[in-house]
Amino acid sequence: MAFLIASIAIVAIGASIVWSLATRIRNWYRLRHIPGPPGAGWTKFFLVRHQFSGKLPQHLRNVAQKHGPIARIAPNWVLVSSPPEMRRIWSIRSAYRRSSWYAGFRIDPNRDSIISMVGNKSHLRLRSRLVPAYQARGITDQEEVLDGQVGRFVDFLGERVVDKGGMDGKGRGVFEMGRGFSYFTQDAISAVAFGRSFGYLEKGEDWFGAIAALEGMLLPCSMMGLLPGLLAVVTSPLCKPLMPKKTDQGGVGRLLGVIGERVSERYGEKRVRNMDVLQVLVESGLSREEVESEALVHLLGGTDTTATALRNAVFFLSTCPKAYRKLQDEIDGAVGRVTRPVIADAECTQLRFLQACIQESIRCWPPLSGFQAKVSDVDDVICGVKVPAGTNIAFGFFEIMRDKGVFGDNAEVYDPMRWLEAGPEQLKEMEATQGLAFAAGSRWECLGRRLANMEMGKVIFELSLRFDFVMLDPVSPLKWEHQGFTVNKDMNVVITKREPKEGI
Ligand code: HEM
Repeated sequence: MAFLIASIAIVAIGASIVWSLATRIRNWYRLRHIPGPPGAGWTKFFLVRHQFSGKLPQHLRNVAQKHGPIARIAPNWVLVSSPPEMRRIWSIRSAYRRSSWYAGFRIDPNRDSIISMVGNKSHLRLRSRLVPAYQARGITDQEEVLDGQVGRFVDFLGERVVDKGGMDGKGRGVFEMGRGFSYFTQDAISAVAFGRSFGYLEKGEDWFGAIAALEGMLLPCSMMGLLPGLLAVVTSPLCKPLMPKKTDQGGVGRLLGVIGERVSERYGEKRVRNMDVLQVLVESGLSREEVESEALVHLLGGTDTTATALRNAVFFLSTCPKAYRKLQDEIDGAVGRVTRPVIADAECTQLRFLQACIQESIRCWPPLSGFQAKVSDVDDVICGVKVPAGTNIAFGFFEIMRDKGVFGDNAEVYDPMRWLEAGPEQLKEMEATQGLAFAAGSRWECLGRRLANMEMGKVIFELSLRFDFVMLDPVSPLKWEHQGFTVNKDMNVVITKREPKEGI
């Protein structure tokens, strides 16, 4: 009997080794004509190692520069860094859909949300339910709510400026702006979405511990997207007791608890009825569980993305005195004509240089720039190379956003002027390519783009009007870590009040 069991075990192990080898050889063979880093045809080691390091964009740029616009980065993965090809693959009529990489973003293991839904039809069905909430249909005072948070942020930074004559020796005047922008974006989204802000700016701290905890989850999520085996383990009943729960005292648990409470208020006999995003979701026909999931997506999708865009806008401006002066001139020139105490969105969109600064910093560093992998069920030809059905197509964000053919010979440089100087044809190309940072023109286009632009315009205007920002440590101005989203840390900034110009 023992002999029989041992024989079966040996045959089973042998068969699985043969099967695994055969699969590897088959996967290598399918894409053998596409060049890439050594070993990438056989294992995911290259991807996993660099994802783990948090510095993946640098490594993917190296790959694109060495191997060209299509490169193999793992057995079933290619990186595409050609703007026209990526626009075609992402276009609304393309046959591509999201790949299983998106499963890593299943916030609730029991159900998909808009950011993890893979099938094109099911995604479209859910998306059409969510559009009214993101377009703020029926919400009249969304901009007013946002203005309240912008005003609070200005006051918050006003308390942290360095007095004339230098720092006071107690650290006053130096502020970690990375955190500051997280507090602002979390407060802004919670106010707009749930009718009440979380109050981070008021307390001056991450008092849920949720921001740090959510940032800590980015690495496991991005790893699960790459390693389906890990995803299966984490989402198995075995790991269920380890998943954050609403009753937990840790950061994510408390955040889930607060969202759960806010959603509960909208149901039952004594229901609260606010005119906010949550209410539109509640009335959209989604189940209560779906409302809870989508409320969380709204919060997550809308905070570190916009915070990173804002951090980078301030950072890039601080590196480019010409742009900094030009922006402040435009802003100073607008005072007297624009709404006070917070500029109106419609007025912001008229300030061309302000808009150019925002576009340029998002181009130079797209805040959400993971693989965003797509697959097709039919073979395709990309950059003249045959790519078999089922191959993961990863987005070469950082190379595409620096494409000289689209953005000009100085594409490596932060230069907002390019958006004002380009001719109509080039501008069209630039906007279509840079728009991919929001998945513009695709079926997955960012639902929060309108709100994000509103936040960025208002914040950059109001901050640049009142303050000057200087990086405390020019040698190491900030730290960044990239796990699909970029998180900037240790962005220590010296904030000074600007001398008011005559007539302002
Ligand atoms: C600068 C800020 C932002 C950037 C760069 C950005 C970027 C993106 C990108 C690239 C996608 C496509 C993801 C994919 O399918 O692979 C996306 C989707 C999405 N974004 Fe944003 N986003 C920003 C702000 C926001 C805000 C403020 C919200 C919420 C209020 C938001 C909500 C969403 C949602 C719900 C989706 C999923 C859309 C769908 O699958 O149909 N985003 N965003």
